Amino acid sequence: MFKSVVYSVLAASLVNAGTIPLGKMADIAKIGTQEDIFPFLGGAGPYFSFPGDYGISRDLPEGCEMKQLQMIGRHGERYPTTSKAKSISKTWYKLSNYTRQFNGTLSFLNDDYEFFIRDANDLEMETTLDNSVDVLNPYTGEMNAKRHAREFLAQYGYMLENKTSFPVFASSSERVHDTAQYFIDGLGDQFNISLQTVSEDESAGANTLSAGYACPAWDEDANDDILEKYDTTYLDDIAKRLNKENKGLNLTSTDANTLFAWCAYELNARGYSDVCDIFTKDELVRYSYGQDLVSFYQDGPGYDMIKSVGANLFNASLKLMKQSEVQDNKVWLSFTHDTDILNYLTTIGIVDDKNNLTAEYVPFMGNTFHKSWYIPQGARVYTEKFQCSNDTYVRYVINDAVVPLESCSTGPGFSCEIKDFYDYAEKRVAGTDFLKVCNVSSVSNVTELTFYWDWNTTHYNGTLLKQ
Ligand SMILES: Cc1ncc(C[n+]2csc(CCOP(=O)(O)OP(=O)(O)O)c2C)c(N)n1
Repeated sequence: MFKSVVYSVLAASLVNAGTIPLGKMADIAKIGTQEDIFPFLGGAGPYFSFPGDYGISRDLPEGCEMKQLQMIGRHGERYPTTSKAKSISKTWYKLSNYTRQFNGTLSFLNDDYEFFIRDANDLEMETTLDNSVDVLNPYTGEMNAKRHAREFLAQYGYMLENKTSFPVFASSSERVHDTAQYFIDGLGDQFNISLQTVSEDESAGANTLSAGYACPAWDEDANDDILEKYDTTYLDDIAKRLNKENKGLNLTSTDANTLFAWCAYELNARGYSDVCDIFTKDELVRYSYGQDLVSFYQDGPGYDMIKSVGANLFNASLKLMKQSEVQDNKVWLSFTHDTDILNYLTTIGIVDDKNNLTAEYVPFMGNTFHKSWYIPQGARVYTEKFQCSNDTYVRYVINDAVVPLESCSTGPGFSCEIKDFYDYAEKRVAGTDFLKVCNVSSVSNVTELTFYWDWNTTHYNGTLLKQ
């Protein structure tokens, strides 16, 4: 199985590059051996299916008919952002200027290590077969989106049988747009798809897939008093260990923190990373929980304004759902950023908002919020609306797993009966006010999300941004 993946990646890159790519044999042995750590990288590393799968079948329950399908996806595996690349390069600069032999887990640097960021033009962008450091990289954003498209066809292809022309929506970040295009390419040329690029500039206001960018009132530091309580001595320990093994090396705890991001993005770009082997399993758990905390208190249930931010998209989702009988289009596919998806899941209430995460220690009992489980690279959240006899139901599928709503799951396949769902949803959005809470009017006078309804006449063609 693994060999065939490797060979098909190799064959494809031969076709694309037009030259014979040269890989080292050692790479074949390393690729595929680090998948256990993907869940500990805060969603920066390659895609993996939701580990909290309850075992509920993804199949449409017996005797039911799918009425509408919505999908909100994150772009796929990518290179670091410009700002993250700056910190990684700083740490690389220290390591590359070290003149002695490396010892311990840094020994791999003695063997002609090639830094994984080779071209500044790759920053912020998807990893692809062409721009991968190793020709055998199985974790490119490009292939992830294409594979997702094939899986989508296998699971829901019947929804498109009589409807080969439809729109796909992407926010105007270049990596998001590129992911949508790879997904479209993966569907194959029997479809006539119109890619709608919806501006994520703040001036788009409410008419956006990325409400976060139209939310000037959002404050990254709002919950810093909680976040700074998290014990980060594990980072000092990593730096001390590496400095002790390598006399004269002056890595700091900031470098140690950066190495986790290095590990994640190198996996996306190369297919494996020797940097990932620097950490003990306990350190990975501590880092991972640190990422969960930041995410929970900046873009999840721990920040009271987030329910309002996510309501912009959730209200649109509800409106589409209520129109399923009259809408010609039955499948709504959209791509955006991780934070936007988490905002949306927070409003839905499918991530736990009863237990605020503690920064005092790493909790285990009852802790279900793991950032990487919800929003890894290539994350995908499906909303299924289906009818069984005379009743209609809704359920969510997150990263390949059916995830029931805690208080509404008595329908077939642990779905929520539609009237109960609408009551539930009404309570979730009660009191939310995206425009007011975010102070949208200070950056835009657009007060409504309309692209799902006016795409055919407006044709969205937002300028692509590297953000
Ligand atoms: C509610 C909210 N408003 C504004 C921001 C600011 N902000 C930081 S990153 C980002 C977009 C996502 O970027 P990135 O973390 O690079 O995610 P990716 O593209 O990898 O999914 C936004 C809108 C935010 N995180 N949350």
